[in-house]
Amino acid sequence: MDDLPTEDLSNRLKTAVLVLADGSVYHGEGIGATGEAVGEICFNTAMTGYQEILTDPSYAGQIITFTFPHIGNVGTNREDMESATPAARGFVVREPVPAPSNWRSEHSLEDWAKDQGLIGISGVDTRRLTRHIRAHGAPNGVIAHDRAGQFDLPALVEKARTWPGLHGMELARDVSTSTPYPWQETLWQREGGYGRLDQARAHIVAVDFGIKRNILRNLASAGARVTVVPAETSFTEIMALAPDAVFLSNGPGDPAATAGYALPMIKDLIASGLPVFGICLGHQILGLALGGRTVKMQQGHRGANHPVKDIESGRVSITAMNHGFAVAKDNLAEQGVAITQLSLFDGTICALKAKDGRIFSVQQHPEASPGPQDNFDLFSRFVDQAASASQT
Ligand SMILES: NC(=O)CC[C@H](N)C(=O)O
Repeated sequence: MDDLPTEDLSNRLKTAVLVLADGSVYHGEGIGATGEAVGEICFNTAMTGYQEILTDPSYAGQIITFTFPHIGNVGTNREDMESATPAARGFVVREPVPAPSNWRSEHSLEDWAKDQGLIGISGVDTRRLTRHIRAHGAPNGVIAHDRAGQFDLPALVEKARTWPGLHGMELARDVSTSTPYPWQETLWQREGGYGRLDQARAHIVAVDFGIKRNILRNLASAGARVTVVPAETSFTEIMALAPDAVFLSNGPGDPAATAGYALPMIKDLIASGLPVFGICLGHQILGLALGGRTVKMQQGHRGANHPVKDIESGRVSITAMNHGFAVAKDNLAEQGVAITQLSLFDGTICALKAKDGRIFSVQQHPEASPGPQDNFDLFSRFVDQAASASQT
């Protein structure tokens, strides 16, 4: 482990452990459901929006370490769910969960997590854990929560060691919808909450690899009627719905694994002449379909303040991110694909464009939830394209 001083947390209850595959053990206090959860330990630096993060389906297979210490302070509610159930396998926090204080709160994080079958651990030196991830990459690990504090540590280490890891793992099918459904809910507003689209100017088919609801709300607020379809929908089935444009969603796992079945559909879409927009996993699979390659990152990008530079305009926007894979730079130019945005943190690819902008994608999450709304305009740009495609 890193050579850092650790705080004495021994006065806390020891009802949970976080065990990493390298054998290191963090003791703490259990939150929510009891039992064991195995996954990749990543970290997210956002200071708000823990409920949206925990319910973002892209986190399937992962245990989230929150670097912000006060997690649970605004409670939870029914409105801030990004999917029907949390996809993350568990979460790690520094401070004990406090009593919620917010006018929108309905349940404490503790009660909500119990209800959702989600396991958490508090009292962990999250700064130390984060530095470990930064230095050595995201490890596999197990959280165990037992009210009697009985843990078989060697068995937990073994469980972490034998978990295959996210590299090569297909998870989109697990979190995707099983049947198509329509979406018309628009963005939340202080007065009136969520709204409803009444006059659509385009029809978009959204392929659900683990879609966040705020993406759908942004599309609806920009004037699109949306039909959400399962991850394994074929090109022919999509075309039977007569879309004006097709959206490829965010989602969990290794994009190369999901590309295993989604590539033929996306290649046909590219050839079809329809506008196509991809976010995060959708961006990565689009990159693969355009002839690129994806790689696993050392620590990934997860937070709400990631600066991204648009190469053409020079404009810098602050973005929400959540990804552990990225499109590699090597061979895109030969395929006629332009890199349009770069991360100002590490220079990785943040956006792609092909076919004169008819096909475009971003690595960040322009829908925020949580995070800055600097890139909300991407949704109206896409719906504009869809609307003009529908008139021709
Ligand atoms: N948010 C996402 O769509 C994540 C994409 C992919 N699973 C990654 O970790 O890079």
